[in-house]
Amino acid sequence: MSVLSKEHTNLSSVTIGNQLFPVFLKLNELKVLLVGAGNIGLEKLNALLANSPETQISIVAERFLPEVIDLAGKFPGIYSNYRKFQPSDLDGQDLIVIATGDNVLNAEIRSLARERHLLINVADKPELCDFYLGSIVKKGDLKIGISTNGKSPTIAKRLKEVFQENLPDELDISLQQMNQLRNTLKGDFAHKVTELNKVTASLVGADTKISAPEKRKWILWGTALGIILSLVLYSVFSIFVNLYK
Ligand SMILES: C[C@@]1(CC(=O)O)c2cc3[nH]c(cc4nc(cc5[nH]c(cc(n2)[C@H]1CCC(=O)O)[C@@](C)(CC(=O)O)[C@@H]5CCC(=O)O)C(CC(=O)O)=C4CCC(=O)O)c(CCC(=O)O)c3CC(=O)O
Ligand SMILES: NC(=O)C1=CN([C@@H]2O[C@H](COP(=O)(O)OP(=O)(O)OC[C@H]3O[C@@H](n4cnc5c(N)ncnc54)[C@H](O)[C@@H]3O)[C@@H](O)[C@H]2O)C=CC1
Repeated sequence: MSVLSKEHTNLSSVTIGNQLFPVFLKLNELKVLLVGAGNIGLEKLNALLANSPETQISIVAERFLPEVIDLAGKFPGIYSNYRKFQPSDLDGQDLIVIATGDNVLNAEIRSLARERHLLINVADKPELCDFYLGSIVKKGDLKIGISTNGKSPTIAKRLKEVFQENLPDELDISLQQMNQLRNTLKGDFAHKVTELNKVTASLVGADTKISAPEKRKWILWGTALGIILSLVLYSVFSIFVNLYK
C-alpha cells in the first residue's frame, strides 16, 4: 500500500533478535483460566486485572494466598475454585495462565491446551509458553508493552519505570486531541494519513532526531560513566565496611 512507510516493509531486521509478535488483547471480553494462587499466581492476577479489570478469570488452586482472596473479592469477574485442577477447567476458556510449582502438571495442562488450540502461559517456564507477559507502561489511553524476549524481565521492569516516570502525563491530552482531530477529518484514507502526519511532524522532525554518531557518543559516555560510578560506589562501600569491621 502506498501509505505504508519504509519501516513497515523493511523485513531484513526480522530474522534476528526478538521474533515475538506483540498484540493488545481485549481481555475484558475474554475468559481466562488461572491455575495456582501462590505468590506467582498473585503476580499474574495483578498483571491481568491492572490492565483489564473486567476480565472473567476462573482461578483453580488447592491453596489460596490470602492476598489472592482479597484481590479476587475486589473484582466482579473472578471465580475462585478451591480444588485440584481438572481437564474440564479448560472448557469455555480463551487463554490459560499457569502458576503452579508442579512441572508434571504444567506439562499436562500445556498438552491439553494445545489439543484444544488454547494459548497458554506457564509462569517461569518459557519453553512451555505460547505467549509471555510483558512490562507495561500506561498513561491514560497510551499503553506500551515491553518484551526482552525472555532475556531479562528485570530490564523490562526497569525500562517500564523509566518510561513511566519520564513520559509526560500530558501525552494523554495530546492523544485525546488527536482523536478529536481525526474524527473531524474528511476525505479518503490517504488524505487523512497525510494530514495527521503533518500535525505530528514536529515529534520526529530533524531537530529532535539524534544522529547515529551522536547516539554512539552518548552510549559510550553513558557506559563509561556507569562503570566509573560503580567503581567509585564500590570503593566507598569497601572503605565503610573496613572502617566498621
Ligand atoms: C519469559 C517470561 C515468561 C512469563 O512469565 O510470562 C518470564 C520468565 C521468567 N521470569 C523470571 C524471573 C523474574 N521475573 C520477573 C518479573 C517479570 N517477569 C515478566 C515476564 C516474563 N518472565 C516473561 C518474559 C518477559 C520479557 O520478555 O522480558 C514480567 C515482565 C511480566 C509479568 O510477569 O507480569 C514481570 C515484570 C513486571 C513488571 O513490569 O513489574 C522478575 C523481577 C521481579 O519480580 O522484580 C524476576 C526475577 C529477576 C530476573 O530473573 O530477572 C524467571 C526466572 C525464575 C527463576 O530464576 O526461577 C523466568 C524463567 C526463565 O527466564 O527461564
Ligand atoms: N515465588 C517466587 O518468587 C518464584 C517462584 N517461581 C516458580 O513459580 C511457580 C509458582 O511459584 P509460587 O507461586 O511461589 O508457588 P506456591 O507453592 O506458593 O503456589 C503454587 C500454587 O499452585 C497450586 N497448585 C499446585 N498443584 C495444583 C493442582 N494440582 N491443582 C490446582 N492447584 C495446584 C497451589 O495450591 C498453589 O496455589 C513455581 O514453579 C516456582 O518454582 C519462580 C521464581 C520465583
